[in-house]
Amino acid sequence: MIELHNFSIGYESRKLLDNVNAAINAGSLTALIGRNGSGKSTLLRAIAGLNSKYTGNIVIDGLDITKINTHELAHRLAFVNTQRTRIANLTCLQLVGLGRTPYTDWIGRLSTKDTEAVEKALEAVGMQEYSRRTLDTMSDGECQRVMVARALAQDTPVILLDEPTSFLDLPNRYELCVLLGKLAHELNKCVLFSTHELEIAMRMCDNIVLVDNPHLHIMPTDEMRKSGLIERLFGKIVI
Ligand SMILES: Nc1ncnc2c1ncn2[C@@H]1O[C@H](COP(=O)(O)OP(=O)(O)OP(=O)(O)O)[C@@H](O)[C@H]1O
Repeated sequence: MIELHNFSIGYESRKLLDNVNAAINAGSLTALIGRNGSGKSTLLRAIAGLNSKYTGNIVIDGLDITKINTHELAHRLAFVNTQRTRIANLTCLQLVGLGRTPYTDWIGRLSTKDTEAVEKALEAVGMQEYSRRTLDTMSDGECQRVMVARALAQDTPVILLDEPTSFLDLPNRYELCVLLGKLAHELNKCVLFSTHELEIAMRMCDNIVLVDNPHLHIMPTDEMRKSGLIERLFGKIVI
């Protein structure tokens, strides 16, 4: 699980979150929502150990992330960001194989178990046919699914995803959320993803984390629906 203790973050000009205390549980699929520029990516990057300009504590599975090294963190947490990955000559198989880095020897040789994990991850996102394709020959949506496969191959108890559905068409968005839900419910993972798709968040997630600067509200989805907070931030919408 992810815990935030007395957590504050922002940039010189603006405090985004102030003195937040929150817990995001294992075994649940949680959507992170909020208006543009509210700080969703900033929060995810901090939890992933990529932005240390915060005060307070971030605790993953009982350990403060500042007390563990990047190798140990990579065993606990996988992060999928929205940046386009278009490395020429890198195949899907190689990219997803990078997810196994925390488990391989110093030259990154994949064992049979690693190769199986890579193949299983590609299959889970429906990209097994693309394993030999290079990323520069693929669409944004295809690349995004392969990036999710890399996180699956990493096989961590916590998975963070920054707008993982942004390049996907409607069926693929739902399919990805179903997959993330399965990972949370069947493998007891803590899955947190940011999204602007309120409908998907409200229909498919167990919990919602809402950035309401400088506060962070965390509630089961039903409770959030009834709270009136979403209407207050986003206006009257049907979800
Ligand atoms: N490196 C930075 N330096 C200064 N300000 C920044 C920096 N990165 C982001 N910001 C600002 O911090 C705020 C939060 O940005 P962030 O990208 O975390 O928001 P977000 O909720 O993910 O936005 P969106 O929904 O538009 O993707 C924004 O106002 C942004 O302009």
